[in-house]
Amino acid sequence: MAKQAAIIGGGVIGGGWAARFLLAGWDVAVFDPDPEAERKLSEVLENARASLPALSDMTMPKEGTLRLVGTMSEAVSGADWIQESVPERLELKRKVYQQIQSHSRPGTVIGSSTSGFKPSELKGCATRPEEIVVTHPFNPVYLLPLVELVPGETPAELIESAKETLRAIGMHPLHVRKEIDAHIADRFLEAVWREALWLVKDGIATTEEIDDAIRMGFGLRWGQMGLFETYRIAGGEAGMKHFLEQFGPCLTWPWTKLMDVPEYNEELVDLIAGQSDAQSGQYSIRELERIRDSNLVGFLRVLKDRNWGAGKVLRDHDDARREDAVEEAAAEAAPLELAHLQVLPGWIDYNGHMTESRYLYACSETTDAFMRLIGADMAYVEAGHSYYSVETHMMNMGEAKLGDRLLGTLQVLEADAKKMHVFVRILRDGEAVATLEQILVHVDSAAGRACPARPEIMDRLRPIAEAHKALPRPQAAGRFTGQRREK
Ligand SMILES: NC(=O)C1=CN([C@@H]2O[C@H](COP(=O)(O)OP(=O)(O)OC[C@H]3O[C@@H](n4cnc5c(N)ncnc54)[C@H](O)[C@@H]3O)[C@@H](O)[C@H]2O)C=CC1
Ligand SMILES: C[N+](C)(C)CC(=O)CC(=O)[O-]
Repeated sequence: MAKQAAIIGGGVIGGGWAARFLLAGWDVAVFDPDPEAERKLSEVLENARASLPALSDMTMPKEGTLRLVGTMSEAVSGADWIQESVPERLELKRKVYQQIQSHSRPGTVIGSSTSGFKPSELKGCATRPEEIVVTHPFNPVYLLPLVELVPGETPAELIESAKETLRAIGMHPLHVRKEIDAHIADRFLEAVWREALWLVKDGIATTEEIDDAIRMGFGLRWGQMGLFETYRIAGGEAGMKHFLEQFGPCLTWPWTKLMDVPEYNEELVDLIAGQSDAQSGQYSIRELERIRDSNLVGFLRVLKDRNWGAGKVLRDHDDARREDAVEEAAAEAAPLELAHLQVLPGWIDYNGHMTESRYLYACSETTDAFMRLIGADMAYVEAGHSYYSVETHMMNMGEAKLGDRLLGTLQVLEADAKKMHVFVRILRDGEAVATLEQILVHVDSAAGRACPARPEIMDRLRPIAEAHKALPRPQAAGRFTGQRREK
């Protein structure tokens, strides 16, 4: 039976959590008194469905079911994880925990999304304070892996089980060992935010100039190496020591105003909101979310290819899910949904649609994802084995256009220890824009000749190939070039 998550407060962050759990296969109950909650949740979920699967090279788990419930007790009774994401007001959060704990199963973790409160503040007069931990995520929760885990009076086993749950839904729990206002990451965000408010208030820079200062430069560095690793390199060959010697003293120069906060008043709000409207008002918030999400997917995919930073979290998650994904794939006779792509500007040719090589690329991404699913991944390749394609027949049936979202599915036609015969469909809204029939041979790459796949690969490939025998053979399989097309 699927695990159950209760989400209390289904706004920006609660909606993101709901999507994260649902797409990881959990059943989710959301309690939120907002009459608009259902619409808002469905919009967040739509964004998540369009982006998160693109980070996975395994088949995704079967999506859980979503229930919007009318009472707190319906949401939390029977829940295996409770995530509180109500507005950042201490009294409200404390009241909510009392309500939760009068209906929840003892021993269930109650994660709070709070950006700044400490567990010792949150517990108030909770009946079971040890269950309350901070699990502070980052927006969009369904794409960014970081979650700051700040335990309160929580026993070690409950902390470990909380970490296990967070990893199972694809997140990276950062254990904050000592509680502190605003945890670790929000302290940085607040510091940068304060400096930015000063720069706008003092008329030094606009919101757009500040965003450019981040996104054209150090923001890109931070996203892949963080602060210390980046500055270690900036110290040249002498590394961090030289960097500190050179730039340490400047901390006492007037390079920062961090201890000083600009007065929060209507004038400041109007100044910043006005500049932000001028900068980005041509987009709706939903449009901005989609732009943000597809940029993040692009970054994260690159980091995943390099097995670096947040990309390593994605790889580890795939590895941890491999056996379940193979089992799920073998349990159902259906083509495997393996690659999620979006047609990018550089993929468009002089005919105004996706260029020929990108159709093949989309198919290769699908077969590569299948290889990773059965364990023929980079480690396997580095150990001297791989699959090489020896015959390929591709058909083009539709014109993929800029921005189209494509899904690559794969059906195994035949497989034995030395070769696989597969059929790939590239779908847009369920209709094939291209198909590919391919034979791949298992090789000993050093010797440069075919050889049987290792037993652990066959243990995964065989049950999937067996399940796919029940699928109808695609009409296009076995076609010769130029053969008349059936209507
Ligand atoms: N927005 C952000 O960037 C981030 C926010 N957070 C934290 O997440 C929490 C929620 O923030 P947002 O989602 O941004 O706020 P939000 O205003 O978008 O959502 C809060 C939701 O809680 C609902 N709510 C109010 N009272 C409730 C109750 N008694 N029971 C159930 N639901 C109730 C509201 O109807 C609303 O839908 C806060 O603690 C915030 O600090 C954490 C990370 C990032
Ligand atoms: C501004 N904020 C404090 C609500 C930010 C966060 O809590 C994390 C984020 O997603 O930036």
